[in-house]
Amino acid sequence: MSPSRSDPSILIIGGGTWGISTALTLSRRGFSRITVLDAHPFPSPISAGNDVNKIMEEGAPSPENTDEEYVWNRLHQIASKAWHEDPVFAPYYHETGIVYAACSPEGWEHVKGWTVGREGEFDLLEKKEDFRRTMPEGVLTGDFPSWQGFWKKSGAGWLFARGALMSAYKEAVRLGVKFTAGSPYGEVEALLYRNSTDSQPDVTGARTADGFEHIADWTILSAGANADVFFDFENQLRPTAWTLAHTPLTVEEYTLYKDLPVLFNAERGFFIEPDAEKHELKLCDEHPGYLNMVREHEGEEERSRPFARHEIPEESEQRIRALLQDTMPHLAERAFSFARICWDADTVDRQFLIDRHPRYKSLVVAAGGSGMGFMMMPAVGKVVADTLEGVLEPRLKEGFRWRPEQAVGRDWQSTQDRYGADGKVMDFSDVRKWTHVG
Ligand SMILES: Cc1cc2nc3c(=O)[nH]c(=O)nc-3n(C[C@H](O)[C@H](O)[C@H](O)COP(=O)(O)OP(=O)(O)OC[C@H]3O[C@@H](n4cnc5c(N)ncnc54)[C@H](O)[C@@H]3O)c2cc1C
Repeated sequence: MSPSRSDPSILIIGGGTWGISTALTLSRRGFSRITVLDAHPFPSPISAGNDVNKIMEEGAPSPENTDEEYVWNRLHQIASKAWHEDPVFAPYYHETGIVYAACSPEGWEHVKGWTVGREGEFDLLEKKEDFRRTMPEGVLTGDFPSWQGFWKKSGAGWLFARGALMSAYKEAVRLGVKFTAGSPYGEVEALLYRNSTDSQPDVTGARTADGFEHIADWTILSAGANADVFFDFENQLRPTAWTLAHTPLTVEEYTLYKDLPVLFNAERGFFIEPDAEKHELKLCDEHPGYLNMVREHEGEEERSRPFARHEIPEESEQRIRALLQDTMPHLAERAFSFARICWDADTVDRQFLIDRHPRYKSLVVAAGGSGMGFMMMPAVGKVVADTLEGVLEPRLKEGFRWRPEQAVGRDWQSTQDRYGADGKVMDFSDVRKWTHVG
């Protein structure tokens, strides 16, 4: 924080997973002039974190870690502590364990890589009986054709995502954070710049769709996959969508399905136990993602642009049903009660992008969840607050730095170490049929 300003005004653009955690952390540190703008009422229907559940994996750095491993493991360590101990977050972590799996030799090599150096934490699963034993009898009735896997019984599980968002929101409001949510008052259309010749260019706030100019000492841009829409990230972000659907369970099924480990196949998809409110089982097919490449202005390069839709491509529905056929064929034909596409932003190295902008000194960017940003929610709040205060530990600062050099000539079609579907990044413009849900 600038020494002359003990309590600067802070504008947070996007009150989703990272924005809300940042608001909470800063308010806990005593900052009292925080405003969050969001285009939608809380919790935003387009927030990637507004979901029944998300996978959680614990971790901690070790002395042998490379810098890259250190950054990731240190983040895990900070987040794990919060999910266990912080009263705002702890009630939402269910440490039920996780089953990792793959079907092809290539996929299996990939999954085995996750166990290197900590083989003792995993039980090998080779036959369908091994997989079936990971859950109560009657849940996994499938044949698991060509599946191989590992079962990690502790230090992983799932998070009640929407519950954690609401909890952080309520605490932030209690501590005095102001929210302006919904269009037009909370919907940011543009950042505001100071460009006079006698001073350094800088960001001074944001303009919302009602024309209001929100001026602040600091601006934090945490608008998820949409951050790239109104600020030039120099190709560091690729808005990418994944797909999810819910299938309803009976009360008896719900009782049987309680406290299940997460089942994640890196090529087929995953599911987590049903949610307590609606008794629905969330299902995701695994794939390198969908883009929506559009050319917004003549002569410009095409960019992927997020849009909202409460349906999924029919091909995605088929993949989800194939996952069910392998694992729980008794559910494979059941109609879905909900479906949506869900956007996140991929960086080139899939490491988060959290830094003060090199040119606009009052702008902090916090984006690039890269499909793994929910479990790190409490840690990201701390990292963003440390970045704003200029006290972030050096190895994390280096890992999360503004790094456009990585994105020069970026291959938008890169799978970025993801498997599933046909092993290719897909585009919504090629989708001919969408599911009809409900
Ligand atoms: C299908 C799917 C499954 C996932 N599973 C997992 C998982 O199991 N575990 C895990 O750790 N991570 C998972 N992730 C990743 C995780 O959800 C994201 O990395 C994380 O939620 C990103 O947080 P965010 O704050 O950057 O974005 P968001 O949570 O999307 O927040 C962005 C916010 O910006 C707001 N906004 C957008 N435009 C504007 C505007 N113009 N003005 C004002 N506000 C605006 C939105 O309304 C939203 O509230 C998954 C992601 C997807 C898509």
